[in-house]
Amino acid sequence: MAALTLDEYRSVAKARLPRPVWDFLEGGSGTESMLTAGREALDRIRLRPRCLVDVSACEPAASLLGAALAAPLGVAPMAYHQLAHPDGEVATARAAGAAGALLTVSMFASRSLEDIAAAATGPLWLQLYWLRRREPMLELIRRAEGAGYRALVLTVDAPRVAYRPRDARNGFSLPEGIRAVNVDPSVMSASHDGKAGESAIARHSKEQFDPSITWADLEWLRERTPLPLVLKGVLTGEDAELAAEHGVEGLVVSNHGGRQLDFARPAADALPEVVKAVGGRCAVILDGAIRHGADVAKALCLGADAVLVGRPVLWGLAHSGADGVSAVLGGLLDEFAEVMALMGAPRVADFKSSGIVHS
Ligand SMILES: Cc1cc2nc3c(=O)[nH]c(=O)nc-3n(C[C@H](O)[C@H](O)[C@H](O)COP(=O)(O)O)c2cc1C
Ligand SMILES: CC(C)CC(=O)C(=O)O
Repeated sequence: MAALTLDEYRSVAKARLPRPVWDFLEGGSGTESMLTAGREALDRIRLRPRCLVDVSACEPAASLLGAALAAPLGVAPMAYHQLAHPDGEVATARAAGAAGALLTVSMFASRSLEDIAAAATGPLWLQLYWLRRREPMLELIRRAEGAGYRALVLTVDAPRVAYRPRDARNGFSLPEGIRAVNVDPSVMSASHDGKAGESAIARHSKEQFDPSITWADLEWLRERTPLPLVLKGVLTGEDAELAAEHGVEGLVVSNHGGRQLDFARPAADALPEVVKAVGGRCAVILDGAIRHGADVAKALCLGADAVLVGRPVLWGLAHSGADGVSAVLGGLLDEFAEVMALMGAPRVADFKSSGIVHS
């Protein structure tokens, strides 16, 4: 087990980071109702262990869209890791690789796609928001292909960034020296100045994100890249069905860590109907409030192929850079391995719907 609990990493990160930065990393949208709802949904699910199973050789390894992982675990896309530590995404990539975890790099990464790839020893995916100006988006995709990124994750729950009261109050904007270095500077200009009552990030998204895209536009993207496509932010069976019909390779069932639609359903509650709708036609990944090895087991029992972890990675980064991220991911892996043994589930495929009960 890790030396420190995730709560301890969180406390150190909170004490260390400037208040507006902490608020940006930690905060949610609207009433922030979703910040607790995601955790509560997972807490309502309890495990049903089986006994007298040979667990002398548990095997947490998994594969996701062809990538071999030490466990069905990855890092969720998060913008601007340098807000947490000067090494930013390069440190995260080093640690994710060492842990055998997938790293999803945000379009708004603060280190270059190529530097991140050079530090990575594990699989990388690139997350995208659909910009009004498609050429800079395509340029990013071409660079990702060249640097060995293995899939694109199109975030579909953010036609614009939702109102986030903490960021608005703080007039949040990026500190000097931290930038979305992979995106054409002319696209990023509106992200520079915050003012009281308005976050620069929210304003930027209204100007630059394309809110008019529909399912029909996916074809346009498909024709321009051979990379597999994952949609992030799906919360209904209807959209899962459409995604499968459109041939996407994966879905991330997510409410964006409580940062987009306030009062949305927790992702864990939406997962079963998504799994049912896709019927194995594409990979299904869960994110939001994953904080324990047991949460990985619960997600698998609900039918997910893997989970992504968000904020705890930034807490580890703020605590001690790559070492902190390694400890956070390593702690989750160790916990998951223990849950496998105690659940009588020596292989990832042994987690079935009979392994959980809703309390
Ligand atoms: C600081 C921060 C930045 C984020 N940036 C992005 C992003 O650039 N793209 C994206 O699709 N999701 C982004 N997200 C959402 C995460 O990918 C993920 O859905 C969420 O954080 C998971 O919940 P968790 O933090 O409770 O683990 C961000 C989340 C946080 C906390
Ligand atoms: C820069 C933002 C658009 C990143 C994001 O998705 C978020 O903060 O949740």
